[in-house]
Amino acid sequence: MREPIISVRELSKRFGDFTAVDRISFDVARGEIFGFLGANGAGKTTAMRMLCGLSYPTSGSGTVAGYDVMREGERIKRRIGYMSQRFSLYDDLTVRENIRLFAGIYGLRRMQTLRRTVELLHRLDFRSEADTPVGSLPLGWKQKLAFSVATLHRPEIVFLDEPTGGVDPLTRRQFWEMIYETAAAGTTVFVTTHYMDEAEYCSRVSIMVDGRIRALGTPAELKEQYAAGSMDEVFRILARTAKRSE
Ligand SMILES: Nc1ncnc2c1ncn2[C@@H]1O[C@H](COP(=O)(O)OP(=O)(O)OP(=O)(O)O)[C@@H](O)[C@H]1O
Repeated sequence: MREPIISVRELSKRFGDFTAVDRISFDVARGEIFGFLGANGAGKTTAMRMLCGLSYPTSGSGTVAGYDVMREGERIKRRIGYMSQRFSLYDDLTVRENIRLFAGIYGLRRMQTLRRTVELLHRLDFRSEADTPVGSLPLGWKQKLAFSVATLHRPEIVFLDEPTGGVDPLTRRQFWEMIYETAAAGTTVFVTTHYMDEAEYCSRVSIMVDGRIRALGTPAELKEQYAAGSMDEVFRILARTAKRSE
């Protein structure tokens, strides 16, 4: 693998005597779309928050975008984009106001902000919604906007935590087209999902069970390894062994 953009070894997170993430190790190459799968409660969000510099690991080591996950969380935060499950958009601000707000947080200059706002409204076909409060947009539109805002500063990596939950397959497909475009433009995409059809769209996939990474490879490799016809089947074979349930 070329110089990985994410590289972690034996990374763990404990809450009291409960080990939410248990010694995970993997690398992600630049430009990959890396699918991070696992049943509810497997530890995906906890692991992703450590990679984003939002929470410090209890033990282990690793780097994200060249910075140390144990010591340089603040620096990592500035180099990445993050779309959380609840996203970070403000419902009572308009689409345009939300874009401006995040452009400010990411430190974009005025001209850059204006240019990227026009570009984004055009790309999303949101020109007539620019002055609509985000709270009144359909969920799928909010997700696309949240993704665009998370990549407004052209980060090296974008982390997406279940970005397509609760929308129809067509909207999910459109969302994945945006993911492909972003990856083609050079941003590495790290994404968690519950939808196994989406796992098939990833360059590589890891599957977490009870805090540990139990499988890792391209969708084709995993299907072969588990003699399964689909990623859904691979997932079910592994999830059957889980002890944790939410
Ligand atoms: N701050 C915390 N304190 C104690 N336990 C926690 C904390 N955060 C998460 N956990 C526990 O760690 C485990 C993993 O949670 P996590 O949210 O990472 O799972 P997940 O795989 O992202 O699940 P989901 O798909 O439901 O988001 C769960 O059992 C959860 O209850």
